[in-house]
Amino acid sequence: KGLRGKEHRRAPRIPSQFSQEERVAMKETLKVFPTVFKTSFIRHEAVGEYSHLFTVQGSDPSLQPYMLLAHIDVVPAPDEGWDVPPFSGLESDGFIYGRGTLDNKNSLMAILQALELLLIRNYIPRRSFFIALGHDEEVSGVNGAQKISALLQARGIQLAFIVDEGSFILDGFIPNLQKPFAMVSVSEKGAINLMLQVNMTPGHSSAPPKETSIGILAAAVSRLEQTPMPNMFGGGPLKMALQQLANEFPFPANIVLSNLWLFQPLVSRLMERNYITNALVRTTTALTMFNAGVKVNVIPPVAQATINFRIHPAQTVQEVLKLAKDIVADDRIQFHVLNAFDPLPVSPSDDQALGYQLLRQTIQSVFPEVNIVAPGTCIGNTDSRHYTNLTTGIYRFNPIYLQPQSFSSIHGINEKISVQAYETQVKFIFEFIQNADADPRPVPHLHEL
Ligand SMILES: CCCCCCCC/C=C\CCCCCCCC(=O)N[C@@H](CCCCN)C(=O)O
Ligand SMILES: [Zn+2]
Ligand SMILES: [Zn+2]
Repeated sequence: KGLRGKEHRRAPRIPSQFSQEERVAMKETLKVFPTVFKTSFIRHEAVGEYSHLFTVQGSDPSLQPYMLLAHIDVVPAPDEGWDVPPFSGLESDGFIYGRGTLDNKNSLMAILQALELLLIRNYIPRRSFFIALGHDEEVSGVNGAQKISALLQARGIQLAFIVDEGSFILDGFIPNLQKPFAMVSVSEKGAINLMLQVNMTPGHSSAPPKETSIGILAAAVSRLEQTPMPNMFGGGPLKMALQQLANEFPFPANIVLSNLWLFQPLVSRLMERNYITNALVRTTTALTMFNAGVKVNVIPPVAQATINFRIHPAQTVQEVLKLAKDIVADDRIQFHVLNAFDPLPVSPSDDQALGYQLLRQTIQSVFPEVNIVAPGTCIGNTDSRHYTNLTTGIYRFNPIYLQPQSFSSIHGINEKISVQAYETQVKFIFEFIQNADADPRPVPHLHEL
C-alpha cells in the first residue's frame, strides 16, 4: 500500500527518451577536468562536506605556495525579470546567462579549466599552489572557507598570497574617466548586522498609546538612514588609486586629482554623489529587515529592524556602533549585534608585493589596452577574509570587464558573461599560474674578483 498506492499510479510516466543534445551532455559530463583529477601531483579533498581543496605540488619546495579561491554557491534567483530561466545556463548572442555566471562560477570553472589545459600540455608547476572552492560564501563561509583555513593552518601552511573574487576591470564607474582600469582590491569593508528592538506593552488598537513600538523603531531607523556615517575619504586605498588615475581624466579633473592636498574636500564630496563611489568613502547604512505586528487591531509588543552596515577601512566595529547609538539616541531601543567584523587589513601593493605584482604583470599581458592597475577596497565581502591567518597578501580581482549594468546583475537579474570574457578569464589564469613560477628573490650579488 502507501507508496505503491493510487498517488504513485496517477503520476504520468516520463518516457526514458533522451535527445541527441542530452546524450552528448551525458558523455561530456564524464570528461570534466579529467587530467586535474588523475594527475599524481594534485591532491583533491572534500572539506566541510561540500567544499573542495586541491593541493598542486610544485617541483621547487623553496618557493612559498599561493592559493586561488572561488565559490560554488550562489544567491537565489527568482524567475521573474530574467530573459532566460536563471538556472538554465543558456547561451544567447554570445553570452552565457545564469545565476553565478559572474559571481562566481566563472572563477570556479576558469581556474579548473586553465589548470586542465596546462596539464594537458605536460605543465609541471615550480611553485606549489592550492585551489580552494568554498560552498557557503554567500551565507558566511563558516563551513567552507573557514574550515579549509583551519585545515591548512593545522598543516603549518603559510601562503605567499591569495587571489579571490571581489573586483574587476572597471568600465564606466567614474564619471569623465573614459578608459577602463583594473582595480585590485587590497582590502575589504567590515560589516555589522545590527538588530534593533523595541518592547512596549501590547493593547487594544481602539485606544492606542501616544507612541507604539513600531513608531519608535521607525523613527530610529529613519534617523540612521538620514544621518550618513562620516565621509572617510583619505583613509584607505582609494586616494592612492585616484592619484594613479589622475592623468586618465580630461582637464580640469586631472589637475584636481593630481593635487589632492588641496582638492581633497571637493573630491570627497563629489564621490558621495554616486551610490557606488559613495560606498567607497564611508561606512554605509542599509535598512534590510523590518518586522512587527501580528494582527490589525493589536498594538504590537515588539518591533524589530535589522541594519546592515559596511564598514569603511578607516573605521572599526566599535566606532560604528558608538556612532549608531549616538544617532539613535533613544534608551528604549535595544541594540543586538547579530554578527560583526572589522575591515580587512590592507595587503601590500608595493614593488615587493609578489601577489600584486604577478596580477599586474598578467593584466598587462592579457589586457594590454588597460593602462592602469590600481589598489582598491572591495565593498562586498569574500571568502578570502577567512584566510588572514595564512597570509598578509590577499588580493581580490576577477579578470573581466565590468560595467555598472553588469554590476547590477550580480545578485540581480540577467547575470551573464560573454563567451569571449570567459575564455579570456581562462587565458588569464593559464598565464598567471605560469607567471607565479618565477622566483622573485633577488639573484645573489657576485663580488668581483
Ligand atoms: C574608484 C573606483 C570605483 C569603484 C567602483 C566599485 C565597483 C564595484 C566593483 C566590484 C564589487 C563587486 C563585489 C563582489 C563581491 C561581493 C561578494 C558578496 O556578495 N559577498 C556577500 C557575502 C555575504 C556573507 C554573509 N555575511 C556580501 O558581501 O554580502
Ligand atoms: Zn561571490
Ligand atoms: Zn555574491
